[in-house]
Amino acid sequence: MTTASTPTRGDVFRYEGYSIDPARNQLTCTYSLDGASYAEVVTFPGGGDWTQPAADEAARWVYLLAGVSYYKTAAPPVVDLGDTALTDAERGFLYEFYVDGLGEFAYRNTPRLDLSDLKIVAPALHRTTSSTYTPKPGRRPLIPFGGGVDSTVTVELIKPDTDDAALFVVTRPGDRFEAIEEPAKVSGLPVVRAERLIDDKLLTARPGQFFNGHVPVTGIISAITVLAALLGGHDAVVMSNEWSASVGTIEVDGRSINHQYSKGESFESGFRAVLADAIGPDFDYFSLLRPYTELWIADRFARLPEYFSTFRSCNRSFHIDPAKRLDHWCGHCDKCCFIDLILSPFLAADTLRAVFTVGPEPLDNAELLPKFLTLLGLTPDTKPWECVGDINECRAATRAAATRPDRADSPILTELLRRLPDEGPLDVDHLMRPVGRHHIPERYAPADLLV
Ligand SMILES: CC(=O)N[C@H]1[C@@H](OP(=O)(O)OP(=O)(O)OC[C@H]2O[C@@H](n3ccc(=O)[nH]c3=O)[C@H](O)[C@@H]2O)O[C@H](CO)[C@@H](O)[C@@H]1O[C@H](C)C(=O)N[C@@H](C)C(=O)N[C@@H](CCC(=O)O)C(=O)O
Ligand SMILES: Nc1ncnc2c1ncn2[C@@H]1O[C@H](COP(=O)(O)OP(=O)(O)OP(=O)(O)O)[C@@H](O)[C@H]1O
Repeated sequence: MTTASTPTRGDVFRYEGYSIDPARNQLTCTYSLDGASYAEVVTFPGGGDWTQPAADEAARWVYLLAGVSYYKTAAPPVVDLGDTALTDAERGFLYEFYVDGLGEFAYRNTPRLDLSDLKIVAPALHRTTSSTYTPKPGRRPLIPFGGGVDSTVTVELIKPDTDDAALFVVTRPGDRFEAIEEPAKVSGLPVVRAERLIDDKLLTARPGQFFNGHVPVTGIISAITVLAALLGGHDAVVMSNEWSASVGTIEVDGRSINHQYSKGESFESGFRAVLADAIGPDFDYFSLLRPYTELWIADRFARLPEYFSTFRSCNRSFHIDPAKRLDHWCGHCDKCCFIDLILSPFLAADTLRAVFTVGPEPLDNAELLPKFLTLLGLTPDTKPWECVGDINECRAATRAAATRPDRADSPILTELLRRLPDEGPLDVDHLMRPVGRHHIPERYAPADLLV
């Protein structure tokens, strides 16, 4: 039965338009859904050349991808782009962004939603030339920085081989995530910023007023970063999305549903293709960590002690509302458990314990055994809906950590080892080499990819 607090599906989500105000360095994107209107405003305080046609192309991609947040309020079967025309490839990419990017949202909604018959209505675009973008000379990457293990490793890997690298951080206007700012300072790199104002109607909705759920936020951040990069003359946006981000969370009716869809390879290659078509070949969007496992990344991170007291991967530090935000690792979510486990083969136990400043380290907290069992695929539960590695990575980390003398008396590791099947998971050595395909251009390739 439908009640006042149960949202229902709408009819049509409309892209109403986007406008650029160069004087304010501001992009405004407007949408509507069955009469309700929404606006998202993104400001680029660093400014740049808004007159170049490539900036307009990038703004168009922010407009196209940021729509998912508002679409999901009532998830109608039709997305109408008005007079915004799309090439066939762009239409295919946008469809995938909606259907796969909102896959978790649709699957976890009660009742479950099926978005697969989504219709994208838009005039056809037959592009004959791209708005060729020419970066300033040199290797000048813009690196989105989330303050966690992944982007820290990217920064330290790439820094020595660049001419003028910068971090990129998205926040609400005037706001700062302490969990990003502190490790950003340690990097010593300058920070380029964008201020993203999500429509307040989303953030102040009554419970049950809208559908709600996960959005492919990395895709939206990626598009915002590309626009900032073009404004600043950068030659590349370098993401920190690892190999296992492409591994789905659950398979339903032969379709993979991935919490990390827009951190995956499919999004990366699709976005690269539409960008190359729109702005030409002299700009790159790629993930430096794409061919690497979480173990490889953890091993690299363990060699960066200067970040140990400031890095933060726990997502409780990243709520938009500062009142909901934690100023420390929560110590009990799936992400805290995963990061603790994956670093445990490589960091001294006392060093890792010191990261969790409030409450015990997850591996010392017996109540968290069920979460570790799920990470290792030893319960019927699906992989958590979080940014965590795959089962083999977690099993290999467990085996490796358990051999450390300073973890010898860990009840959780002992119990995990006892329950692990004898055969099966790859050992650490196999996971310490590059695996899988990547799009890293030669000028940015780490040494082990060039041999
Ligand atoms: C911090 C967090 O985990 N947030 C998720 C949480 O939302 P909550 O209400 O607790 O906090 P807020 O993030 O402040 O969101 C407030 C509302 O705004 C909506 N919203 C936010 C950003 C956006 O771009 N569009 C939006 O519509 C949001 O839905 C809230 O209603 O639960 C929500 C519902 O499941 C999640 O949507 C929130 O996730 C954030 C978008 C977020 O930033 N999450 C990242 C930590 C995250 O999940 N990263 C993934 C990236 C995967 C990908 O494909 O991009 C990862 O690292 O694996
Ligand atoms: N507020 C933000 N501004 C800019 N980029 C961000 C922001 N939040 C996340 N990112 C980027 O999005 C991508 C995915 O984020 P993710 O949380 O996986 O990375 P991380 O914080 O580096 O590592 P960890 O997995 O340890 O949290 C990374 O490239 C990250 O740098």
